[in-house]
Amino acid sequence: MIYDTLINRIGQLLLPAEGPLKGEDMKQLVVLEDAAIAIKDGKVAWIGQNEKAAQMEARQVIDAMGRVVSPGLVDPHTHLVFGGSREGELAMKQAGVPYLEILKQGGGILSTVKATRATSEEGLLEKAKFFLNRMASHGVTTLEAKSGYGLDRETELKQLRVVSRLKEEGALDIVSTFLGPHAIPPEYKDRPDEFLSEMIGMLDDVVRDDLASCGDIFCETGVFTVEQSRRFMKACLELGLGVKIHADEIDSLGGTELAVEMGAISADHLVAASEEGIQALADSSTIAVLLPGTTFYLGKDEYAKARAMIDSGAAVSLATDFNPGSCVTENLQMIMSLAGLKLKMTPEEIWNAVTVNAAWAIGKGEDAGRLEVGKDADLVLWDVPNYSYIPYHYGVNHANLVMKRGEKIWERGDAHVFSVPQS
Ligand SMILES: N=CN[C@@H](CCC(=O)O)C(=O)O
Ligand SMILES: [Zn+2]
Repeated sequence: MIYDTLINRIGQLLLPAEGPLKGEDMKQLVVLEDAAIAIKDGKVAWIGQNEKAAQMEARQVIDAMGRVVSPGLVDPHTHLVFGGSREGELAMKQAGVPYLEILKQGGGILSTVKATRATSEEGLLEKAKFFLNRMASHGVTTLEAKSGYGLDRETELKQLRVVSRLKEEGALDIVSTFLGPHAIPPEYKDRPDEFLSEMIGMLDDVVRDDLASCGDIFCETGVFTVEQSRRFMKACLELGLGVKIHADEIDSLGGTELAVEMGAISADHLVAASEEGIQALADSSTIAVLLPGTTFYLGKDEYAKARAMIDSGAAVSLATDFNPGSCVTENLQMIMSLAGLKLKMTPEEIWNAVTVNAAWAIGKGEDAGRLEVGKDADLVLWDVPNYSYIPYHYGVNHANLVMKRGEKIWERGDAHVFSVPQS
């Protein structure tokens, strides 16, 4: 057989196990040293020791020169599509005005809502493509994208259509989530239940036009209560949508417990999750999506209790939460560093959290986040000597080459100039 691509002389080939990986299992990361991988028709066709690859024929041979190869990263929580930006809020943040107070004053999410309503579908599409390209350049090959900056039928649908168009273009795999109940818009101030009814009323259209596979809600003080969140999630489930929830980000309201009760695919944020909530997660199939970049960016000292979650048996994943207000980065590698430093996760747990578990957190566990013969050849060649190096050396882009279904979608221009740092 003549392969399309052979990547040889791989120092470490990361092969996360079948997931979702819970608790102790998150510590296991299969690493094949001195490895090679062959690709045919966009799929992984062979994985093995480098010496066995010597006789193999391929149209293109990539010499990894001892570098690390991993599955393409999966970012399971992003707010990819939005208008405007919020750098103007920095002074308020510096003055210590809390996130929920900025929202209460009509800023924060609501300022992005204004900008998103005012931006055309084409404008949103172009902007999202720019961010998407930057995500890919940092090693992401699959992601989730939420709506939630429309808070009215027209703009929510506009956001969802943008995601559909990005999906059709097919550069990256995107899972679309409807986050209509992300905040209460000014026109429904003090009438959250009526607004929620309006968003629930949109679900038929979302499902009919296949615009999203999950529904999501921001369950938080001053936004939606646990009871309102339950009502929304039930409506989603009745129509066959999966459910996710922004839960216990700032106050411990019981959103984590609700996620488990509703069989949510993921519960996200969880900084203030209670002990009971953490135990419930551990006993469930709901994946915890932790967003340490948000805690960092909001200037908080208390991070989600990843150790308690993993040690009690939960499945944990990591995401950027890329959005214009509470975490403005497309760089999932930076989040891997924060997970090491602030969440006290081990390198093995971190890699499992941004690959196999992240894929399960968006319903893509069968397709993404792993390298296995027959699966899509979504992979990253990293300019690092070992896999622990990425969480360690923070704030830069370590990707050398990113492949989606066997095609190069991003390559570092100066790759030939520098040699790999040796540890
Ligand atoms: N917390 C709620 N929603 C987003 C932030 C959105 C924004 O501030 O624009 C989040 O997940 O962090
Ligand atoms: Zn979010």
